[in-house]
Parts: sequence; C-alpha cells; structure tokens
Amino acid sequence: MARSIHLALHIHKDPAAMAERVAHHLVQICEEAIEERGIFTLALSGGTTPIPLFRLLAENDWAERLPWEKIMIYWGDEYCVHPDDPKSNYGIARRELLSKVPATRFYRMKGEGNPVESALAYENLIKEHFRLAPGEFPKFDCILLGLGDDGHTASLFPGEYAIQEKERIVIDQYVRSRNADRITLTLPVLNNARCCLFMVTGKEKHDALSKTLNLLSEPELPAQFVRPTGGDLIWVVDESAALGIDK
Ligand SMILES: O=C1O[C@H](COP(=O)(O)O)[C@@H](O)[C@H](O)[C@H]1O
Repeated sequence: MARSIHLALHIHKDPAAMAERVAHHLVQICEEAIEERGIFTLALSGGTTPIPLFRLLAENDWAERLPWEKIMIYWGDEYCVHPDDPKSNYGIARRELLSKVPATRFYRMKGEGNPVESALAYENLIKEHFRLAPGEFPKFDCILLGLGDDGHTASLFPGEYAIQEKERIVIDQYVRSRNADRITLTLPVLNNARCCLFMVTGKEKHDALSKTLNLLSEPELPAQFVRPTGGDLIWVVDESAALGIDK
C-alpha cells in the first residue's frame, strides 16, 4: 500500500535564512504538540549545519517564544567522544544553545561511554520517557536531520548494518568510512516521527541531495529511506546545495 508522505522543500539563499525558516517551523510544531499532548519532543541533529539555527534560537526574541520547560530534547546521533571534544553533537548544542536558554529537559547520548552500553541506556531512557510497550517505537514530534555528501543521515551510513535495523530504537555502529564508533536512532524511529526536518547546505552535498529528493527512484542512500509514514518530511536547503533542483 502506498505510504502517505507530506513533503515540503524550501530553498533559501543562505544558512541564516534557512535558520529563520526552521525556527518558524519549530515554533509551530511546538505549539501544536503542546496543545495536543502538553510536551514537545524534539531530537536535534549533529554536525555543523544546525549551528546557525542553534544561535538563532538562543537569541532573546526566539528563546522567549519557546516554552523550554515543556520541551524534551534528545539527539538523533552522537560521536563516541567526550562532550568536551569539538566533534561531540551534544557539546555543540550545549555551547551554542543549551547553555544560553532555560532548557533543563535535555537527554544526551553518552558518547564517552562504552558504545554498546550507551546505545542500550539511551534506548531504555526513550522507552521509559515515551512509555513504550515492547516492540513499540517512539513518536517524536520532530527529528532534525542533516545530510552527508555520501548520503548518510544521523549515523546511518551507506553500506553499514545500522540502516537495516528493524527492531532496536538506538544502536551503536562502527563506521568503516570514518574509522569511528557512533550511536544513532534507527530508521524505524525516524520513520515513525510526526515530522523529520532536514537541513542541508553546501554544493558538496548537491549530488546526495538531488538523489535523495527523487522520491520516484528506489531508495539507495540512507537519507532516501527516511519517509515518515503519515508524517511530514520537510527539507530546508540552501541555494548552493539545491542548484538546479526544481521546487
Ligand atoms: O556525521 C554527521 O553528519 C551529518 C551532517 O553533518 P554536517 O557537519 O555536514 O552538518 C549530521 O547531520 C549528523 O548528525 C552527524 O553526526
């Protein structure tokens, strides 16, 4: 049976304009979630692309629009490093956003721990927070995602087993192309979200982006498998990544 996907593509001049657009989306999704369920569950993406968004949300007028005490913040993936390591996804969000706003309900993946144990601990935390029955997947209100030039998203990399995972919520993954361990939410979690919102910048991501946005082709790259069933799939990209892609 065909799956229903609500797809939107927004192309902006630069990362600052993208951040504005995403901030508007987040405020709207947050308001709806709180009205319907009393809390907003948000998973942050890693890497450098969301930094302008984090900085914008930390500015007074935006920070004041968000009810931080009702926002439960999680991560889509994490490098297996200490939070003080410059690569730490949590470390970036802490430095750029969380240290500047009154957010208290944030739950990081422990990158500095044993990857297997950290993944399991995060999975158990999610099961408890979302009160999941065995076999159920959490329904995040919004999962922010990025895209690598190889088509990876979160820490779901081409050719690695993590993309095949069907039962776990969080897994650890040794990524051969990076010679590094990662922890990641799995594809069933991404596809169960109410909204997956990708941010993509830079011409080096153009090929992966145009392939991923072709919903008619058989999925091949990890990001192409992100098609939330009955949820929204929003792409906010800059002109250099989108060059030649029609809206
Ligand atoms: O490995 C990762 O890469 C993607 C993209 O990172 P960026 O630095 O190009 O924005 C990111 O979304 C993912 O969370 C991260 O761990």
